[in-house]
Amino acid sequence: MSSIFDASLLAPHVPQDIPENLKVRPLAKDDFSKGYLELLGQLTAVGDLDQEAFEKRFEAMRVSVPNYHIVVIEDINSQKVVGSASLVVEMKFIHGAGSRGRVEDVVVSSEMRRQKLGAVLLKTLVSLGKSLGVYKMSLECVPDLLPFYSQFGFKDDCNFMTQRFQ
Ligand SMILES: CC(=O)SCCNC(=O)CCNC(=O)[C@H](O)C(C)(C)COP(=O)(O)OP(=O)(O)OC[C@H]1O[C@@H](n2cnc3c(N)ncnc32)[C@H](O)[C@@H]1OP(=O)(O)O
Repeated sequence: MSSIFDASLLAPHVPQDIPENLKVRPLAKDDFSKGYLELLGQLTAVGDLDQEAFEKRFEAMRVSVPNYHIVVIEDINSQKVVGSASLVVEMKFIHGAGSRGRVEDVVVSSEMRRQKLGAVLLKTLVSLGKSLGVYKMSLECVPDLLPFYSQFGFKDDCNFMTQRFQ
């Protein structure tokens, strides 16, 4: 299968008012050749990942539970991935064996920013997360982005601690 998760699961959650040249869909295996890793490189260091390593990781994510709901926006004209965001669903014993949603790796290509593509990605993930029944969704971001995420229902309600090994 070439999609990281079932596209029919996504369809009802994608806003209708997006430009015709843009397609919102799950990450696909051939997005390696559509600039996906270069796009992620605008978010953080990606490292030296060749096509084989990309496809190996893609396959591991695709078959794993919880699922990696990686949503991308493709510009059909240029055949480039111009936006991406992930909803990772983490299973718990707490909350009645509930699941928590984590929003990760939100990025829009630099030349496409401030055109509401980030908003499309966040609206899609929040709607998808609700439909999957997560009891909460969370994300980590720099203070400058609090106004961006607050538009989609997120509230700044706790401290975030981290320890880096690489
Ligand atoms: C959980 C995480 O992944 S955190 C990491 C977030 N990603 C990054 O920092 C990577 C670099 N940045 C980006 O890729 C983009 O700037 C994003 C994803 C943060 C925003 O994407 P965009 O497509 O530009 O946002 P979009 O156009 O949908 O913005 C909608 C509104 O959000 C607000 N907004 C957007 N970006 C910002 C920002 N950087 N700071 C404050 N408010 C913002 C504005 O109100 C904007 O509306 P306006 O342009 O009419 O003022």
